[in-house]
Amino acid sequence: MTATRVAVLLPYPFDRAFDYILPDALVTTPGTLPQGTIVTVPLGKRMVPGVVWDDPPDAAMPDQRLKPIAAIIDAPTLPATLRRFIDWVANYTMAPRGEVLALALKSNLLDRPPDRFGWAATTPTTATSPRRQTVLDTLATLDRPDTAALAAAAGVSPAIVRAMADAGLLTQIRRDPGAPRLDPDAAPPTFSPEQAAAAAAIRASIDAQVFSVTLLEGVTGSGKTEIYCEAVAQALRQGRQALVLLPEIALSTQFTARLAARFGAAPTLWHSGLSPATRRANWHAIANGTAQLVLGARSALFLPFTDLGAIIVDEEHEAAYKQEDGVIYHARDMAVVRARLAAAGCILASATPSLESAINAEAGRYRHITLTARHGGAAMPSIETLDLRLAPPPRGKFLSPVLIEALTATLAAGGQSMLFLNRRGYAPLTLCRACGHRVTCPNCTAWLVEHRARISLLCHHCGHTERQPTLCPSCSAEHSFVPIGPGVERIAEEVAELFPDARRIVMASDVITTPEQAAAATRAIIAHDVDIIIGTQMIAKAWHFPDLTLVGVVDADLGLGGGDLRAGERSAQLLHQVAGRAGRAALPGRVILQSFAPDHPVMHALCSGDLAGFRAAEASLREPGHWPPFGRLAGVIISADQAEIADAAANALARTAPTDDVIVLGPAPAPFAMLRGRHRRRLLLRAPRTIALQPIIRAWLARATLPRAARIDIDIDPISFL
Ligand SMILES: Nc1ncnc2c1ncn2[C@@H]1O[C@H](COP(=O)(O)OP(=O)(O)OP(=O)(O)O)[C@@H](O)[C@H]1O
Ligand SMILES: [Zn+2]
Repeated sequence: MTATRVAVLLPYPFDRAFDYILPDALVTTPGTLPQGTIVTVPLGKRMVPGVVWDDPPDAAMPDQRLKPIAAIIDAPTLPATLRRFIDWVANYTMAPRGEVLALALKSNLLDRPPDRFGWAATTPTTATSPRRQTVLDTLATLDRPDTAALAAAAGVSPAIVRAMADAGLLTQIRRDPGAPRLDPDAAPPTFSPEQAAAAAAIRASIDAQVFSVTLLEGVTGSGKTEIYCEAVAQALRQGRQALVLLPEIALSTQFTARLAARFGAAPTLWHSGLSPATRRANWHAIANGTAQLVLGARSALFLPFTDLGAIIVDEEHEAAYKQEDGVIYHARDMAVVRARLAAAGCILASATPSLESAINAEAGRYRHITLTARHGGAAMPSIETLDLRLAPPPRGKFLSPVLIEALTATLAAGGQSMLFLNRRGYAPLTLCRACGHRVTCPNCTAWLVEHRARISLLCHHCGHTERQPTLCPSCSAEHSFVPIGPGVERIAEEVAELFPDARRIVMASDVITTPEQAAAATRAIIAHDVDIIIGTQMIAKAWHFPDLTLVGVVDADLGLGGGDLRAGERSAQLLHQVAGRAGRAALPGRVILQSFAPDHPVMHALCSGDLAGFRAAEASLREPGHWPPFGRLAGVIISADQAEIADAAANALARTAPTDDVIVLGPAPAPFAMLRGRHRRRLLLRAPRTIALQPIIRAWLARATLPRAARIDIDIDPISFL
């Protein structure tokens, strides 16, 4: 008799699944183990987790060379839709499949959450074998035991318990009372006619139970959240699960509260800030289908949903959806793929859709729903540029007299104001007054940023920190360093000098680091315990602060520099979102953009509100040269500890670069020529939309001989060019 082989994919950077022998003793029916089963297998001298995969076994490998599976882990199987998704993401991003599996399977998830789930008998309870009858009799004397406890008490192997569950004799129930079920009709809002039409269209897209993508485009404050909740409700009515993705976990507390109010119970959370025990419990609840609605960050795409009916990507234009380390993927694009594989509806929501999604909607590939009015008759804010050349701030200050006057008036009227500057810390650059020496990071191509609160200089890329030098290392002048330019801390200082009695809060990712801190800040703002909010992009999106009427953008030109293909688009999106925080309730909003370039097309688009026109202009710039979204782009990043090795490898690759159908740019120093101590070079490949770059890159890299010390990272659809 031949041994049964199973292919097992391991959560490590291997692309292929390895074959193992399935010992008969592990299973009730010899020779069968369902795909998706999580197992423990030997790898070298270690025992590691793995997942039974769908690959055919490797016929060339003799049985004697294979090792046996060590154990079957008592955990849910990974569903086929998730396995296909992992294969797809790996193939598209060119990451090894095991590395993608690692996003779905962290080993600390695999212990069963203690005390939360246990077995109960189903009715009628008729067993088909004496052993099974023993299990049922034993179960009658126990209170919802877990698998190990039940098997031990009945004197059978855990496999029997699992087989009985497969046969429908046992069912898993919560040991604690558990979260209440969500009610799709707990508290539906009363819709305006425009909203009602959008809601009906959204419900229909989910009701069909087939794959579709809908772009939900609505002005800020138009009720997009309320509308996409209808998609969630429809999935719940069908007994399917729903996933809402947010670009930033700081928002999760506010959205948890909103979703809980709408559905009568809180959603299940998924983000990096959860405790290991909560993560484990939530993962199991998602895998066994008791979690109906998940609110999460991009990694939630890799959860083992049993039946996903709706995926919502809120603020779909956000660059934060791009994962830039490890497996490099764009969560918005992968959400569409996940929905296709699950036959689910995908909703992309934004007030400022990405050019990618807008073009897809225009071409009819996506459905398009628009909301043109703010809820409750609130007017759109008035937006004006303030020409800093005509009304400059005092020397060494950053708020112009016009903005100061507006702040004074808002304070006097009892209103709330927000000052936006997309820069953390006190000053972005520290310079020696005597010789002009700049303090740079030893590991990165970057200036150190002064953080006055921490009395230190900090690298925003690698975290390197050092004290401000008292002697200039270049000219030895004493106490000669001066801060150049503002960060939010410096603006907060200026506000404190101007308005000593105003209550201030600074919101930036290094000050507000947890969802709880964000929630506390939000509560204080909504309770109007704060007069002036000073913040980075953290305050730009999705917040709903009813009393906020004035928004001042300290440096509207900040995002326009640099060679980034999407600099204009992104700047317009960000500033429009910031502006959208103003005047969302009864009182009208006013937005002031401080700029040295008030004639720039981005400023015109913002002031006129004609974002569609701006998008059309962007599209006409990108289309002729096949730039995204009209063509495909991939970055090949070569890095090494030594600059010479990085250069040699980059030049060697460039010499053998593909030519047909593809334009290769570079090698050039990568966005950060040196990052965390590694020297980086980049080649950029561009091709028309009809050409897939992955096979071309695969063949090219297979041909190349590169120094061992060089490392290659591939970034398909790169979005970071700075
Ligand atoms: N039909 C409605 N009935 C009651 N309240 C509503 C309704 N529609 C919207 N709202 C409320 O109006 C406010 C703005 O709505 P919401 O936050 O959904 O807008 P949005 O389009 O997502 O905004 P943004 O793009 O700025 O994040 C919220 O407080 C929301 O609860
Ligand atoms: Zn650094």
